[in-house]
Amino acid sequence: MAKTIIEKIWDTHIVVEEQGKPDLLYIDLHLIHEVTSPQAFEGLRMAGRSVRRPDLCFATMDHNVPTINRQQITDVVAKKQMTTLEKNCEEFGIQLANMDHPDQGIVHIIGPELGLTQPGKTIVCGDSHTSTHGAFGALAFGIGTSEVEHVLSTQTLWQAKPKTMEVRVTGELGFGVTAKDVILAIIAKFGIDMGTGHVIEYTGEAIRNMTMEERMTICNMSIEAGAKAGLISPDATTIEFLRGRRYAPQENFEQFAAEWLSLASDKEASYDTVHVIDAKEISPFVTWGTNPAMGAGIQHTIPTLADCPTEADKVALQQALNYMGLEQGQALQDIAIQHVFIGSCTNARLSDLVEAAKVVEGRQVAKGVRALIVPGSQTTKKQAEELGLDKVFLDAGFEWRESGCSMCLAMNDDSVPAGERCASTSNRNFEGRQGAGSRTHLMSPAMAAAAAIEGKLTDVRKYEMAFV
Ligand SMILES: CC(C)[C@H](C(=O)O)[C@@H](O)C(=O)O
Ligand code: SF4
Repeated sequence: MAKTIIEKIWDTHIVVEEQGKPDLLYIDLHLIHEVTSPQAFEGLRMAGRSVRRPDLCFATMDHNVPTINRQQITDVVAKKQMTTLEKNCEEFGIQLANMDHPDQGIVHIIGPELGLTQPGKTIVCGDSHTSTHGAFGALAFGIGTSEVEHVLSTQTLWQAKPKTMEVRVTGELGFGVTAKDVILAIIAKFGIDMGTGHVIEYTGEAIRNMTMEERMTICNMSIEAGAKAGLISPDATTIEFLRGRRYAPQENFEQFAAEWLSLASDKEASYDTVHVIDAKEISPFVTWGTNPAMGAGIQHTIPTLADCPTEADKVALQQALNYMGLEQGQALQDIAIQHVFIGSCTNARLSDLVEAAKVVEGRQVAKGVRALIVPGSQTTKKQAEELGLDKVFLDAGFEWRESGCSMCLAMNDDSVPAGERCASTSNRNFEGRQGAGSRTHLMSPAMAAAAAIEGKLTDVRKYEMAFV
């Protein structure tokens, strides 16, 4: 029977299967960070258990780490989480990229960068954006702390089989339109619960033409579409990205590559749900509200109460506008910003920084705007510096920081003050996400760079030269 990649990976990882009950799945890679692991390790210790496969675990510090003055951690909880992770990894024999390690970075950036993320793997992490790794054709999803403990001690996890969904992006992307715009447009069109109970497979010409970096941006936000996970069938782009990476197979690579390619969904495979979107209808996108579906193409205006089909929609719109300090019907390009954050596991890879730098080069950050570049990993930072990107950003008035989650969720000192507005390349615009009372507008790195230059939301397609 024809199968989707989701079914192929699921079926080959079942350890225990019983009619009407969740399946016990084998887990190939367990990624760990400092925030969601302390109680899990403590649980193991109290039960006198060990870690079953420390060699299939990899840990890093990302959420709490300072991006400037690395050694000065004032927050006691942050400091404790980091020292605890260090102690736990040492005690249980798990490889750790701590704050001073050259491999340190956001967990979802370093997995692919190091070649740990591979097609066909089941990958978990106590973090919702684990879906990022699905870009490689892996079944990757976030788990809770008690599940982290279960995986640590057994290398398996109980899981109910999800439904499958195809999200097909047909045609070619227009000028100035990026992967971030595509995923924001998908969520705006189909809603934040479109994916409930499903694993999404992204297909179609526009997805096939994307680089691995772009595919990661798409899969990263699957969780914002309510899905358990999101993935893309592997192809030649996937294989070439992995070739030569440190933890990718070195010997018999071609054999692995052939196996990986065979995981792609069968042509005749069917999905429980299918959504289609035409790339032509997508323009550079920004969010104006307090969830990732509250967004529109930059040329549009904020909806009005009269546009709302239901009473509940009216209430949600009014609440979002009150929090965001915006008016119904306001033009998106009239919204002034005070902060710019180019970073996060959605958009802090080298290609993201290159795209932003193309817009910024030779220009200046608008007066009164504070603009931060936070590379996703130390490796990305180093590569960017080799290309001279740090200089481009610093000359323009940006701050150039060390890697970490940073202002994506403001668990360190990088935050947006109450009532102020940030153009951000991250994935969540919830109330208080970037600091209490902060207001977030999600967009692509190029769009955030253009916002930094103009001090307001703007259409990056004006910066024509950036895309030649
Ligand atoms: C801290 C962690 C549990 C959280 C997540 O799971 O996503 C964080 O990474 C986020 O993006 O909100
Ligand atoms: S960068 Fe943001 S979304 Fe990604 S793992 Fe860190 S806090 Fe979560």
